[in-house]
Amino acid sequence: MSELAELPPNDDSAAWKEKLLDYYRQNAPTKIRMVNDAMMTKYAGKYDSLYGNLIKKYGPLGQPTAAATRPSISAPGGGAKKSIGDFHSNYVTLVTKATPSLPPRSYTSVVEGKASDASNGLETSTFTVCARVRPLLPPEEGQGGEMFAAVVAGDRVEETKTSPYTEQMLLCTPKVSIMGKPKLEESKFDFDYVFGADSNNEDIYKLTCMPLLKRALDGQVGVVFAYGQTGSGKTHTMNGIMDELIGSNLFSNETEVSFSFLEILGSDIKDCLEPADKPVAIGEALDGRILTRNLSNHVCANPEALSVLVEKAKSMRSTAATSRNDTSSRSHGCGILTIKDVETEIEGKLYIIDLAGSERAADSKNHDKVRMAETKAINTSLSALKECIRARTMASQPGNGGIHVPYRRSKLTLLMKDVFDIGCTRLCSTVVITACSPLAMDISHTASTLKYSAPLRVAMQGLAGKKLQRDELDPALWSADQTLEYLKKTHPNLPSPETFLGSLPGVHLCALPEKEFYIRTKNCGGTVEVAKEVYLAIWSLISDAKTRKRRPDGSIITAEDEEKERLQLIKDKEEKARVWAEREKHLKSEF
Ligand SMILES: Nc1ncnc2c1ncn2[C@@H]1O[C@H](COP(=O)(O)OP(=O)(O)OP(=O)(O)O)[C@@H](O)[C@H]1O
Repeated sequence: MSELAELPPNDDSAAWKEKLLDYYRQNAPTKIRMVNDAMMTKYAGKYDSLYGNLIKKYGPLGQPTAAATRPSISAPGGGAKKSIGDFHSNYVTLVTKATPSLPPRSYTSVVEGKASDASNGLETSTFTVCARVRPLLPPEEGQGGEMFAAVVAGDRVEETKTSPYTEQMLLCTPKVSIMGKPKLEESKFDFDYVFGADSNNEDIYKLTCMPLLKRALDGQVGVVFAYGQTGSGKTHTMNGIMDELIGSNLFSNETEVSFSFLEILGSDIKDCLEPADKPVAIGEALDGRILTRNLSNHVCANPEALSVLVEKAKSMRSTAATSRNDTSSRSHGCGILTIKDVETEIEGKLYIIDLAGSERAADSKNHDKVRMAETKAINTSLSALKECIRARTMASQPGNGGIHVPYRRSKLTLLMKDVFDIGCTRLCSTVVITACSPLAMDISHTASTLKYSAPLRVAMQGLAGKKLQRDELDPALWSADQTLEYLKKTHPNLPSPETFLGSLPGVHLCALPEKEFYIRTKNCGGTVEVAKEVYLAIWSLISDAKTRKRRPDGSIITAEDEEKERLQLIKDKEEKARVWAEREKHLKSEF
């Protein structure tokens, strides 16, 4: 109690830095380099809560707990594993040799490329799956043992059979041969983009988030989220993306930009920009729209106003000390940037989601009851998210449109309904960034994180090589002439379909943002109502094409086929009933 009474005021960052340095010096000297500018910024205004977390983890000042005095590099398992630490410098050399030197990328637009590939119809919700490995941090450098980088950016493969580009994350698992020599066991995981330890937030923003922002500016939906082990760099990446976003070309006279930030802790949802007594509620309206209650939405007139909000959101995130990260985010943080077209009132959205870190059972074994329940809630919602991505990517494949995507299972996935709902009437692009620790001591956790996330990308390529019957009713597969014919026949209220369409083929028409339908309709003398009618009609055809039933061989089951099957079933049933009635008659006559 007396110790807490002596604490400096929360707004005195310099005094707090001294206090924290002194605390780490006495209680956790090997981690003293964690007291840096990033920590001071992250905890601005709430240093006392950080201090409380540290006391829980490392004990009162001057009385370090076992967790604090335990060497930071443990060699789990003992035996053979212990000897890995003995070969530290050999492994560093081996990993350096295994690391390819990579030229600058000759391609830039994987996110956009995925969204415009229509070989099997327009993909309305696309996933670009990336991985980023963080560098060794100052407290980890020079520590010896298993504290060396064993996860690096691997080769880049251009134009494989299933994808134009593939980048690999290379895991170099240290082993000791039976002769007692150090060796590496290499495993590779394929991604759309892999960002190595030397990558910076600006590059990541340009390749992954800028195309999503374009989507949001067009009235569509973009989502970027970071997933991975605690301490692997998710918050660093997502905060970096938000900082880059502030400096981007967001503001104009034609748009109104607003920002909200919420955090999800288990079933509790909190507004980080205007904390209130009432919790935030997320629900679904009767027409399927997602509604939030008690969530403040702040209109920002310029980058400075957005910057103030982003800084506030960062400092309001709930954090706690985990065994791997003294400033771990223990909630899913979700920034929602809404960009409204002032004229048409169409809103595009960009979600920036920093997921709470996953922890292995071994890492969470020292948690108290509350922290244990929190870890369980985090893992439950992360697995709901994984399941939704898996189901949605499978549902993308022709013939699988009926697959159930359980997005109502968690508040996080409900909030992201547009991404998962196959009936959503606008294009969505999602970028998953899998954050990895580079450390050899984390290699098994990193492997399981990558083992999960890498196949999310492969799932989308599952159609490669499979021959499908072409769906003539899918507007994304129509030529320009077919599209024009459809417009003339089905939308007589559209004054000049030729002017409206130009010479766009179906896929380009389907990919047009809603406001472009308004502009084109206006240009050919039509009304807003007609624009809306055409837009919804096209999206209803897209959605029908996505949910069209197919046989396992890829052929389409038409409505007539279904009717024929239904009549045949009725006939078979009647025939069975007749046979049974006859048998019964026969039996009765025998007894
Ligand atoms: N690419 C990077 N370059 C430099 N430092 C980094 C990088 N990535 C992460 N860090 C540093 O590593 C530490 C842990 O990162 P961060 O808090 O982002 O992890 P996290 O995955 O969000 O963890 P948690 O899930 O526990 O919140 C921080 O001190 C952060 O500044």
